Amino acid sequence: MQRALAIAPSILAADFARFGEEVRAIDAGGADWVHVDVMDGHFVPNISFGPQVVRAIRPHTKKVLDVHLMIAPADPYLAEFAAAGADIITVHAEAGPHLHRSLQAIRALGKKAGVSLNPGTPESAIDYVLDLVDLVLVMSVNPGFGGQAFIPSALDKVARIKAMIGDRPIDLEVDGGVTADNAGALAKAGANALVAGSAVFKGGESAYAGNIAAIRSAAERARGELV
Ligand SMILES: O=C(CO)[C@H](O)[C@H](O)COP(=O)(O)O
Ligand SMILES: [Fe+2]
Repeated sequence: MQRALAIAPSILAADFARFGEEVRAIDAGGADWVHVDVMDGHFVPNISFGPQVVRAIRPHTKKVLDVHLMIAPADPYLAEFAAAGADIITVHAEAGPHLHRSLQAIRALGKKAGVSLNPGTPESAIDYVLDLVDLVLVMSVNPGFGGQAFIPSALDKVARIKAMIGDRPIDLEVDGGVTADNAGALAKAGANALVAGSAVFKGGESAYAGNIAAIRSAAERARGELV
């Protein structure tokens, strides 16, 4: 049984001065989840936004808020992101020495726990936490910026992690350089959640629904859900 497909536009590519409207536009355009990239200028070489932005966008959508924390340390901020309205909170395996504890803390807050791997991190980093995670996020760019080119080795990594997951109820998400052109290969490799920033927020608001639909139909075709 395949896990439900989720297209997750990243608001890192939205107009920051109009977050409310942008979130409503992708919601109306068919997004399944809203992906929120939190960057600290320390774990990654860029600063984006914090829990106040999660709190501010929460009333604009009932969709899943998929919060990707690119911060170190993450643990001191987990409760704040949970209270702000995050549904999934993902930490990086590279962000601290106590990944297991971070994942336990997210679940103790009643949220879904995600773990993310940078392109240079082997999948063995999550061998001993699979029973504590609801989502594995494979980075297909080095985190920190939107609009980068997809790193092809992520495809093999997705397939290997899919095999590791087996029949556990874990979403397998890919983030970075995802487009309608590679969505099919990613879905075939086992990814069921696809993050896309630039590929969704291109062409202005009237293009968002079509951009999301293009990624979705490429993935559905690869999953055998479209003929
Ligand atoms: O986590 C991220 C970057 O660190 C973003 O989610 C990602 O880059 C999405 O943007 P794009 O689809 O434009 O690559
Ligand atoms: Fe992200």
